[in-house]
Amino acid sequence: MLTPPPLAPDVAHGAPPAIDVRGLVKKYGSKTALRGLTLRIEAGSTVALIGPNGAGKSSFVEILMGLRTPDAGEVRVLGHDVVRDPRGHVARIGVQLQEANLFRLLTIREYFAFFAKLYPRHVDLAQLADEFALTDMLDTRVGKLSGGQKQRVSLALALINDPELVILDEPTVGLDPIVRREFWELIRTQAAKGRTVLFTTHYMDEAAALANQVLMISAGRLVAAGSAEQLIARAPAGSHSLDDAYAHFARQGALEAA
Ligand SMILES: Nc1ncnc2c1ncn2[C@@H]1O[C@H](COP(=O)(O)OP(=O)(O)OP(=O)(O)O)[C@@H](O)[C@H]1O
Repeated sequence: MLTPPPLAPDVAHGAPPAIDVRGLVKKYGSKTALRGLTLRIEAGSTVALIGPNGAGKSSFVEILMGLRTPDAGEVRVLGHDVVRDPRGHVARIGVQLQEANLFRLLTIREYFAFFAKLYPRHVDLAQLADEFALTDMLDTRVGKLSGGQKQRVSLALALINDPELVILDEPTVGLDPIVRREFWELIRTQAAKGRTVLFTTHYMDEAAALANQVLMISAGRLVAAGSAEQLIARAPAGSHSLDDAYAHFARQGALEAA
């Protein structure tokens, strides 16, 4: 198993949590997507949010982003009360939504300029292009890019405001194994800069390789939290991988919810 990076120094010094959620409930009509979710994410950590389809991961991250209103519970992101003021923290977070739904006709340069204007401050755009190996294609329309290049653009856009917290929703879906690993390096670089990174994934190798904390949600509840090694150790004997541990906790979560 690849070893994830150690926690950033801030964590060791007891900085306030990047995300603090208590008793979070989200309903869609008669369907309850989140059932009293309680969790805490330390500043400077890289966290994988895993769980079966329909577990509530997207509902949770959309509440963190201020895009959905919870029915009950407390949500603090970077110390900001998101329930009381859903948009007051957006200049401090970066978001990469699923499968980079970018408008095909804009060039990367136009995208950068557009996103930069949305924020009170932004990073140096030439440096950003350089960091993501996009300098040579700044005038290329996004519709002409490969899947991996599009994902690099969408991650770069998520970082344009120099965010303290980056939220990535299934960032490597559809990427080939080599491009996926290159993308992991870009994520690791962000973590090394001290940013808190929260990503959802269905790939257990990705969670194990990148995250120093893995949070597993099943049927709207937190069913497991810890490092990949801790989750594997907590699963029954014979579990040797995060895939095995995932299967165990998913079964347990489904039983508890029934
Ligand atoms: N807008 C909506 N209206 C009605 N039900 C919804 C809505 N959004 C989500 N749900 C339901 O809430 C539950 C949680 O969905 P959510 O998308 O948060 O799960 P998820 O863990 O992100 O799933 P996936 O891994 O498939 O993306 C599911 O049962 C889903 O059908």
